[in-house]
Amino acid sequence: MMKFKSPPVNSLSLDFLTEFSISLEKLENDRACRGVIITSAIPKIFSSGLDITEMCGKSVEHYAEFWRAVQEMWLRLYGSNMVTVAAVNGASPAGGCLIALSCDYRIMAENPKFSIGLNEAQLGIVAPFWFKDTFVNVVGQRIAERALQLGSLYPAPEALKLGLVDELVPEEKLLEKASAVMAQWLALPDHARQITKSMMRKAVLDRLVAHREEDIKYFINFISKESIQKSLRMYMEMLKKKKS
Ligand SMILES: CCCCC/C=C\C/C=C\C/C=C/C(=O)SCCNC(=O)CCNC(=O)[C@H](O)C(C)(C)COP(=O)(O)OP(=O)(O)OC[C@H]1O[C@@H](n2cnc3c(N)ncnc32)[C@H](O)[C@@H]1OP(=O)(O)O
Repeated sequence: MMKFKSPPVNSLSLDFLTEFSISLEKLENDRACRGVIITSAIPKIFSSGLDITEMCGKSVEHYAEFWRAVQEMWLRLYGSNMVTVAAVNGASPAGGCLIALSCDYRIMAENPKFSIGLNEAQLGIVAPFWFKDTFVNVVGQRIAERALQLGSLYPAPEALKLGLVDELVPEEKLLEKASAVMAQWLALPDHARQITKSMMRKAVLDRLVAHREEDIKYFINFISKESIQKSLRMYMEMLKKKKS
């Protein structure tokens, strides 16, 4: 089990992403480890998504390093040979949602206050093509088109209806259920499951691998625009004001 613990809200900073990728690599190379449950140690928060401060007012070199780390994390998780189960025990916007979507199975706590989705459009930014591809592979084109254009965050019951998560359980039963699902998936021979998983995900993974440098350039160009920087600053101010 991997438990995110980066207070206050498990934002995906460069350090967090690097550590996450290294942990995934270690587990992947450990022949005794056939599956991983991903959850959070922070109450009410699975992950608040990419750390916005990493995308504000930094150098081009920093943006490149950060984006490479985001790509690396996704390539490792989406392309993992292990069985991956997300036990979503709190809010899961944007990059948090991407992590859940990249797993093989998603179980969410049945709390309508917890929401999940790719809300980038609400921040004035655009979900990259591989976030979009991952989303489409889970919910299909029509639901993805609407959800991404509106930047919708769905409360747990709605997320279940759309197929964004596979099931809801009472929060106290989340890890028990995740373990049961893991046992069910691990009961199959690894090689058949792994080849099937790879077949289903290969095209989407290959697309990023083939365009990785181009994608970094797009990101830098996009995020460096003054209009985008302004949107992100306003969004951060809004988050801070919400408290007072
Ligand atoms: C065409 C070419 C396209 C190329 C691609 C280009 C660009 C795309 C780039 C990126 C894609 C982006 C992906 C993302 O993941 S962006 C992040 C989106 N995340 C969010 O919108 C979530 C924002 N946060 C919240 O909604 C809430 O914080 C919460 C998670 C619901 C928790 O609420 P709670 O009330 O419990 O906490 P606070 O809101 O008080 O937050 C505490 C503290 O944390 C700070 N914070 C929250 N989220 C983030 C974040 N994502 N990054 C950095 N910091 C965050 C918040 O400001 C508070 O700080 P404070 O100092 O006030 O304590």
